[in-house]
Amino acid sequence: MTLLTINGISKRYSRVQALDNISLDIEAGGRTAIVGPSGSGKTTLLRIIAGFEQPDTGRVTLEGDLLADGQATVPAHKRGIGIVSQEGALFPHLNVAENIGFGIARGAAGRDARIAELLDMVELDRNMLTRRPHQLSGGQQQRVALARALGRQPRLMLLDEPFSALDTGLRENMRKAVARVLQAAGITTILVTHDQAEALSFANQVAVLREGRLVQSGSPQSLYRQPRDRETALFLGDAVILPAIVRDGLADCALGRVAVDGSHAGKVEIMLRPEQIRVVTDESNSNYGGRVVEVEFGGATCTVSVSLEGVALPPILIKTSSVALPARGDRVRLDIAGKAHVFMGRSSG
Ligand SMILES: Nc1ncnc2c1ncn2[C@@H]1O[C@H](COP(=O)(O)OP(=O)(O)OP(=O)(O)O)[C@@H](O)[C@H]1O
Repeated sequence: MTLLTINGISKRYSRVQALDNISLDIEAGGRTAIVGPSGSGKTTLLRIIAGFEQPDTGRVTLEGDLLADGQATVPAHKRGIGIVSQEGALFPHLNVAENIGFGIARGAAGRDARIAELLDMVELDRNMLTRRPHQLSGGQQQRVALARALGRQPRLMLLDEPFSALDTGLRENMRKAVARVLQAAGITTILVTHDQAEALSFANQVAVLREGRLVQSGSPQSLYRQPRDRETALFLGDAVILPAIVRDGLADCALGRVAVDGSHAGKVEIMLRPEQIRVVTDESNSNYGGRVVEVEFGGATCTVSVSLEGVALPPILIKTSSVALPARGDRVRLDIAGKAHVFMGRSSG
């Protein structure tokens, strides 16, 4: 069931077309990540959903209620939408209990118990209730902000880069904790982030914006494996992109003959994710061998650069485990797992 419908939303700021005819459905109970490079319109879209901005044209509806249609708009505080931003935006002069209880009427029955329950939900210790925001770590502040937003029992939760100020380890833990809390509460969530790994791991729907347009939306798996174009492929992760000639589901390219998805034929560009390519140190019987020109040790995952023999292409970068790493100068064979993806557009090579 669709909870939120974004239909034909456009927004212009003087000379900048921040959003250009965006349509997107958000399923009830799901987690959607809106990703895109800086300036692609993510925050503008989120602010329009929240009610802090008005679209020039288009409609936003939540559970069938019209929130905005370019003329009328429901004010932000009447939308039943929670928002947690990067700064957390806690009230510095209020303690944790007062911050969490901000949206719960004073004197309401069971108010203290509800505050304690919300604190438990975000997995914070009860002894934090009397602390002020400056006495909390960044991650703890974010949890309090989430608890405060949950306290209002929103129909939809918006997360605006809430993890970006946290460092890597904490960020991952927070992402998992927040996903757990929201899932347990059954709250539909939209996360805005410029971090593609965060989007892919957090969401069950990813929407990619570029220059105000929705380039593609779908499951993380489908976007990662079948990106619409080269830019989307590279935005979502590392990719090996090669010119190829495709016929009958097979591509002839610099790596030899590779199985491809779709039913395209002719001159195209194909894409492989680096983890689909396995470097095999085996000199026997290979027409498409290469030579290792660089090995970059990276702990669990290492990068091996292989220069293909007889092909005027830059070296191919392959992610591989640190076990049995080849050495620089080794002659290797490249084995492909799964199918290469064919971009729908014409080949530029
Ligand atoms: N209030 C405003 N006035 C004028 N231009 C604006 C305003 N808000 C946003 N823009 C412009 O609209 C475009 C989209 O901005 P937006 O903040 O939505 O992008 P974003 O994808 O969230 O970027 P970032 O990841 O850097 O936050 C940008 O070109 C931005 O400069």
